[in-house]
Amino acid sequence: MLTIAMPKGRIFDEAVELLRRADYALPPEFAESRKLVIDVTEEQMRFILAKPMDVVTYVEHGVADLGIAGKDVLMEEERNVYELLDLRISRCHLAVAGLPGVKMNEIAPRVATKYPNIASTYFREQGEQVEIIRLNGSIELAPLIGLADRIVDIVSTGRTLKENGLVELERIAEVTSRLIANPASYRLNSGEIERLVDRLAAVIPER
Ligand SMILES: Nc1ncnc2c1ncn2[C@@H]1O[C@H](COP(=O)(O)OP(=O)(O)OP(=O)(O)O)[C@@H](O)[C@H]1O
Ligand SMILES: O=P(O)(O)OC[C@H]1O[C@H](OP(=O)(O)OP(=O)(O)O)[C@H](O)[C@@H]1O
Repeated sequence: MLTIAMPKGRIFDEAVELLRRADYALPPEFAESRKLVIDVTEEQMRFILAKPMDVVTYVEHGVADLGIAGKDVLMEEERNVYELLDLRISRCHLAVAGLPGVKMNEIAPRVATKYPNIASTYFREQGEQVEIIRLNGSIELAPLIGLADRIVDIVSTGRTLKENGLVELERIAEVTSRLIANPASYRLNSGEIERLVDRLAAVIPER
């Protein structure tokens, strides 16, 4: 039996749809359930439902063989997991944004983000020394109330930036969800995992 860590929230529905397209018989109540461990015995699969940022932790520790995680999460924390497949779902990108026409403060430039490692690496590579302020959400608020000059955040439709009068300034990276594996589980269950990879690869959306 394979244990798969699924991210609750945005990615979940698209991931479930992909698994169903690959002909995995997930029960109809799968998406509505409040259960956090769901066994699908006919498919020899166990699903655990976790916060998107925690999926990698379950996989790294080997309590899940496989997981589905956004590339943003994988970029933010270097973890000992294999990235097996780009599922091409939950597409968005990471960007630097700010108020139009507002320059970075030259003496004390500040960047607010949920992704401190991605942001600090990015600005270091640009040769800019900035203070990173970590927030957990509503990142777009930071430039509006003077907490930071810039934000590093996910942009999907661009609606949140627009409605808050912010503009995208630089694009950092494209983001889609990936199938990840625990290295030891992969070696132990390579046949079973490769079969799942092949079935998913056959149904992932076109670029
Ligand atoms: N518009 C978007 N905003 C945020 N994440 C998105 C968006 N579109 C796709 N994603 C993907 O979905 C993942 C986040 O999912 P979701 O928004 O459900 O969780 P979250 O709210 O960020 O997590 P948490 O519950 O820990 O705060 C990201 O890691 C990213 O890969
Ligand atoms: O470009 P858009 O389609 O508007 O999507 C981007 C927004 O969605 C995410 O926030 P989320 O809704 O997860 O809320 P949060 O601020 O609590 O993280 C992200 O952090 C952006 O704020």
